[in-house]
Amino acid sequence: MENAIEVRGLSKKRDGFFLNNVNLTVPKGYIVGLIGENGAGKSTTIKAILNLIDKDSGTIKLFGQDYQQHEMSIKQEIGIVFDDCHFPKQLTPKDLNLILKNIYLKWDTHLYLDYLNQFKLPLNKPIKDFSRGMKMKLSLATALGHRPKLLILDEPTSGLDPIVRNEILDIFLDFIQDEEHSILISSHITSDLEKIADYITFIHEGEIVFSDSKDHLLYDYGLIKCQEKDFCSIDPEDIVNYKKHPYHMEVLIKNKRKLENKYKALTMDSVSIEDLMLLHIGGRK
Ligand SMILES: Nc1ncnc2c1ncn2[C@@H]1O[C@H](COP(=O)(O)OP(=O)(O)OP(=O)(O)O)[C@@H](O)[C@H]1O
Repeated sequence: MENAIEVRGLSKKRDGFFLNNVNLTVPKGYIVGLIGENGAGKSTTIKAILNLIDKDSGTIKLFGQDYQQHEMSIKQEIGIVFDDCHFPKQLTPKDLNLILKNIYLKWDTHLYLDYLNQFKLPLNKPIKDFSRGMKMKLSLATALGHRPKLLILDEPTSGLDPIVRNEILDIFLDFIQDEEHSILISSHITSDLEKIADYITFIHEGEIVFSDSKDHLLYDYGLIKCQEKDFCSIDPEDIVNYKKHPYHMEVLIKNKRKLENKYKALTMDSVSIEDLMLLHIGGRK
């Protein structure tokens, strides 16, 4: 399988923070969700991939090529959205069209105007008068206007209401219909990623905790809610992590199908990506 992004052994030291030996793969044709709490290293990873900050070590390949060596040509193939609109605020969407068509070889004014129309964005209004949702949609229209093969999105739906978020998620799903297209998206909103991502990579304190297909994660992990006396009957080897609540225990386990037979007296629930994240980092094991 060809990879749109391949990060190997990426490390970067910042003040009091260490991004440690991060491996991350975005296979062509798929959406990879990067999750993690505040300060986990999601933006640092994305910025290092885009060569916006220097890395200490590691290799970064986009479409099989070393990014640093082929930055100019690879940039033509990627659309980038950060959690804020970084264009000068006095510019209008119309001004951006004039600027971006001189930057991107494949810039498609018709396509860009179609997106503006689809997103109901005014052509002649300065960005400073846009709401947060409008700015995010404008960033997306500019990211898509040059027909990229890869979208790299850092918190693109943060601060947006559920209706706008859903509209934007639909655009991502639409984009990925072309099997040549891929998306790397970081988000705190695990439910968004649960809707659209094929793979989930979870980063915590600068290290990857797990990276797997979403369906496999949701199928393989399970959650046992039980009393303390039942908790004692679970083999510690079978426990990934657990949390103690005032009146019950929450126990995260792996190999759910196998353990369902082993612990027939206990009820095993399915997990959400949020459960996985909270129990991996907030548990007591
Ligand atoms: N310019 C910088 N200089 C020094 N340290 C930085 C800089 N930017 C970020 N950091 C540190 O790097 C660490 C990781 O931050 P990063 O922005 O990658 O996290 P994140 O997972 O994207 O968090 P969030 O979800 O809050 O955006 C944090 O400890 C942060 O303080």
